[in-house]
Amino acid sequence: MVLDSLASSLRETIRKVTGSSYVDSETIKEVVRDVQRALLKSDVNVKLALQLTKNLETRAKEEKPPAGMTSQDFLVKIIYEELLKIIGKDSKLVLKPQVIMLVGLYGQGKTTSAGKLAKFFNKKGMSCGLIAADIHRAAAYEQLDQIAKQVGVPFFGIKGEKNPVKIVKAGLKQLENIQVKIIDTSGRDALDEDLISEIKDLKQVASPDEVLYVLDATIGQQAGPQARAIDEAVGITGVIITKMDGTGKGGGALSAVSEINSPIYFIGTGEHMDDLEIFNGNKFLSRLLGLGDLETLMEAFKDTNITEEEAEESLSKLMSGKFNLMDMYDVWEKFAQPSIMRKMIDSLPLAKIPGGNKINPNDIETAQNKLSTYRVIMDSMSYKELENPEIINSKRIQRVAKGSGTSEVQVRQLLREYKAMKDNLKMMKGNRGFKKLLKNQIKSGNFGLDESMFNS
Ligand SMILES: Nc1nc2c(ncn2[C@@H]2O[C@H](COP(=O)(O)OP(=O)(O)OP(=O)(O)O)[C@@H](O)[C@H]2O)c(=O)[nH]1
Repeated sequence: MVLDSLASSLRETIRKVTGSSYVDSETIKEVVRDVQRALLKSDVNVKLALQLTKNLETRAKEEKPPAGMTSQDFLVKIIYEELLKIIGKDSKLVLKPQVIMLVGLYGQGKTTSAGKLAKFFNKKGMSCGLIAADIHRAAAYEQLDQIAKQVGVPFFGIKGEKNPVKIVKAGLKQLENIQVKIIDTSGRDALDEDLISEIKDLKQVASPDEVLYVLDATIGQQAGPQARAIDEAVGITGVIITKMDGTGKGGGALSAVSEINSPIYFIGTGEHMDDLEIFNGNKFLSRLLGLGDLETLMEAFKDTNITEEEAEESLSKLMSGKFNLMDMYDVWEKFAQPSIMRKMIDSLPLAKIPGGNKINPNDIETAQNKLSTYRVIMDSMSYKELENPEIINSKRIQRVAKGSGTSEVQVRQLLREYKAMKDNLKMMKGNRGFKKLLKNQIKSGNFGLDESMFNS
């Protein structure tokens, strides 16, 4: 996937920080150097990389961790927050009748993304139509017509017409009863004045609600100035980063997005019409840093006005069994404090507590001890093992037990409980009642524990 090299370098840095016994100026210097190297290696532009690491260094030196947070975790939090700034703020396309104009360089994926967007709106129950205003590339008309048929939406174009303004004017008229009209414009090299003036004219005639810049994730450094040129010409309101399933470094695309300071609405993850994902910066970055989706889930669900849809989307991800030991670690981390545990047990109909509904203090004590042992064990596991527990064989169990000063029995017990939790969630997938219950708990910021937590 794109940004893989950035991900692995940053995970290594985070691992170093969480594994260090204290944070001093040396640690900070090393982290800043690591992050800077990782960003530059993945093609993030120098100015942006230096700005980010300067902020990181200043904050790490001047800010104090909040009560209850270790300096290591606080440093990871600062790294996360500074990276989130270049990933960009979250924003969503509003589901309302609108005109969307797609702009971007040659071959970035505009036409394909036009089809993906049409399918996205269709799935939301909105009528959508495509207008072929790309008069430069041979067969662009046929390609968009083909895509419109594939997605099942109306298409408008004028074969052989060389004036895109005429096409757009007629197209908007023809599709006036369609809620969402998407205009696919010609690919362009931003520094080409004629083409810039063409999209200015198109914007004039279409007065689009959204001008989306379509950008190939594998594009290099030249992306920044070109994105800026288009933004200055027509004002970009959002970005679609395509080909995130590719193998490029990805830093050039991130630099371009940061340069025009526009939100990323979607990412393209393949050539098919379904390969379009709503972009969520927190989730994207958490996954990139291997902090697990669950971490994002908990962050996101603290905000109670999470829509049904988002809860549903995250829930099915969770119940598809795609969460790993890291996610489980996050859950346990989050709920390890007795106060939170007490609150959750009192409010959670889900946890079948041994001995009926009441819970006595030493049960919490037991759970507490178990969690701290598990934390120690997991801290001795490699990222790869946390991410794919399935690779943990007896040799690794031996090493982890030894490294964590625990026994192989305890390591095996942890792996058994992880598997049970994963199977439970997967097994309950079809159970609507459980799903509804869990979704409500997630939305209210609680997350179901199972009884194994409370067995000694
Ligand atoms: N792997 C992958 N391929 C993509 C994605 N989006 C688009 N493509 C492919 O990229 C190529 C170019 O896509 P187009 O949609 O034709 O690009 P365009 O921006 O319309 O090109 P111009 O009209 O020349 O400006 C096609 O082969 C697409 O299938 C994506 O998210 N992932």
